Amino acid sequence: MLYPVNELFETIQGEGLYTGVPAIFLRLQGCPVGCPWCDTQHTWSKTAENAVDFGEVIAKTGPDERYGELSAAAILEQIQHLGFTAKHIVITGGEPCMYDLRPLAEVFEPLGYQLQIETSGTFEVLTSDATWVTVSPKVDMPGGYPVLASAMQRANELKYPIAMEKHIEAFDALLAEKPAKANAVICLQPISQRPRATELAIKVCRERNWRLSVQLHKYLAIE
Ligand SMILES: C[S@@+](CC[C@H](N)C(=O)[O-])C[C@H]1O[C@@H](n2cnc3c(N)ncnc32)[C@H](O)[C@@H]1O
Ligand SMILES: Nc1nc2[nH]cc(C(=O)O)c2c(=O)[nH]1
Ligand code: SF4
Ligand SMILES: [Mg+2]
Repeated sequence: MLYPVNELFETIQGEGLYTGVPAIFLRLQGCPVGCPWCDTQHTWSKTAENAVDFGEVIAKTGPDERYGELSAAAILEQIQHLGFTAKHIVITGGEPCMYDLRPLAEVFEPLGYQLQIETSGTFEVLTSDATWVTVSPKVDMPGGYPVLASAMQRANELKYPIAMEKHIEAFDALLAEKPAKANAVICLQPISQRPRATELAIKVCRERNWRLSVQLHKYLAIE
């Protein structure tokens, strides 16, 4: 299994329950979902022309569509070669669940790494039981969501992006129709640091005892 790696870097997790935790980010290329406010649009298109040597991926100075194809073992080698010391690995994208992530868990978990997946819940989640799965549900996208119900059940954490009151209503409707696990952590994430979105998220989190996820890395201007 080869994974299309758009980025591999070490930083601080800026979102969700694990905010503040040093983490290695593995960003996979490809996403068909098309959220209009997506902050990683350079990961959407996966074309053969953009497949490059991994050296080019590591030398990137800004976001672009190039990716290198690496096996789980080769990703481990790169992480060791780069000298990353974090033991938490966030697999994101793009949409990482377009790919079978179990070979990554097989390589990394025996070495003591905690895996976390950031997914939209639009593809079946194929990973180990020990993986922390963060589902950021996408409900307004065309095409239906045949696997969203099972993703909601698998989610250790739900992280819902919001900007307006109608998004809270949509999230309530989703939770009623496709329930989450009883102990799932629920976070609201303001879209693009918009002040009104942040104000609304703070208000609703206080009312509901949900967590606020502000994309700390954007305030800190780090990766
Ligand atoms: C870029 S996505 C990649 C993983 C996966 N495709 C997903 O949507 O969960 C990572 C996280 O960023 C969130 N996100 C993307 N663009 C955002 C924005 N402009 N403001 C707030 N959150 C955003 C997504 O909802 C998701 O929780
Ligand atoms: N620091 C940092 N934290 C993040 N948490 C989720 C991210 C993502 O793009 O999925 C992300 C990211 O891009 N950077
Ligand atoms: S599902 Fe994730 S990567 Fe895909 S467009 Fe939406 S936010 Fe971006
Ligand atoms: Mg990001």
